[in-house]
Amino acid sequence: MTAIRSVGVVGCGLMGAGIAEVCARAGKDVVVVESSPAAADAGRQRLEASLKRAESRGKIEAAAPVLARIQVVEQLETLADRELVIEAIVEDEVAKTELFRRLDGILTDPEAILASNTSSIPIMKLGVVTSRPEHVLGIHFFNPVPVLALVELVPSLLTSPAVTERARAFVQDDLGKQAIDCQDRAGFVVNALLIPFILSAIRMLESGFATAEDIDRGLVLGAAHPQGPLALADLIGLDTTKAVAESLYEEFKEPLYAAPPLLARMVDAGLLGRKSGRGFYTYS
Ligand SMILES: CC(=O)CC(=O)SCCNC(=O)CCNC(=O)[C@H](O)C(C)(C)COP(=O)(O)OP(=O)(O)OC[C@H]1O[C@@H](n2cnc3c(N)ncnc32)[C@H](O)[C@@H]1OP(=O)(O)O
Repeated sequence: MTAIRSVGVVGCGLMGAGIAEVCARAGKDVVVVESSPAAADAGRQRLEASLKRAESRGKIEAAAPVLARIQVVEQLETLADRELVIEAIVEDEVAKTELFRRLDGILTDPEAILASNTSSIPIMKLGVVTSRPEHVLGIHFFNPVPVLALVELVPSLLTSPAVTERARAFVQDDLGKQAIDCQDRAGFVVNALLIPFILSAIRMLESGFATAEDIDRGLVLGAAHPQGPLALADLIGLDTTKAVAESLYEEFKEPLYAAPPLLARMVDAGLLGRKSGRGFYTYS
């Protein structure tokens, strides 16, 4: 099995930047693609801020050599020579299938792996729009990517077992993460459990049953969660939380996955959590 040295990441938002960072910290040569000059600049700043923080906390010796291994560009074609490309764009099936179709035409290495960091969109839907579904799988990281150890590995029915094993070696041996194996069902393991939990907390708040602070304090102090479900929704992003809930609802048609009106209205209002400065809490 050939080790993966060159990685492409599409999207440099919360997840894409985190994925690019952990790959570069593991010594990989990383190219990140963003859709506009403004988004590329924001992505570079995100990467710099995170790596400076890691440096100041003594997690890495120096940020500069890690940053030097990451190139942020705007042309998808720059990914042509990559051995692994990880997609981390918006959680939208149409956008992701269109991207996979384009990437399929761009990657030149017949053994290149095309991975998605989707939380909830079936991998099969992405695999079948390419000419190489056996090289397509889900590699799902958790936010904050540099901190959380888990990666969900999600082969579709058409993914070659050798490709899954190459991806496993990459995330475990190279990135130092721990992988769990998941079936190709919306939400995989973690979000199928976590999202209904967060939605229940939002319904509890919406019904006036308890305040946001008390709901979160309850779970932190009473169940030893690192943060409560509403603070966690703010961290994930309320738009992403809603998008994942919609994919789960679409797949299973279970009421527990239906996004509550409060979540929908907050997203309509642009209250997206930490990334927009306000969600269930306000951030300076
Ligand atoms: C929707 C999806 O598909 C997938 C998802 O991502 S679901 C979301 C999964 N994520 C979670 O469940 C997160 C749960 N929350 C946590 O783990 C913690 O609350 C947290 C790590 C976010 C913050 O932890 P905290 O103890 O409150 O804050 P803090 O003391 O600042 O951070 C703890 C450590 O994490 C690091 N850290 C926190 N946020 C970080 C970030 N964004 N980037 C890098 N490092 C970070 C800190 O540097 C610190 O490290 P040290 O202790 O080694 O110095």
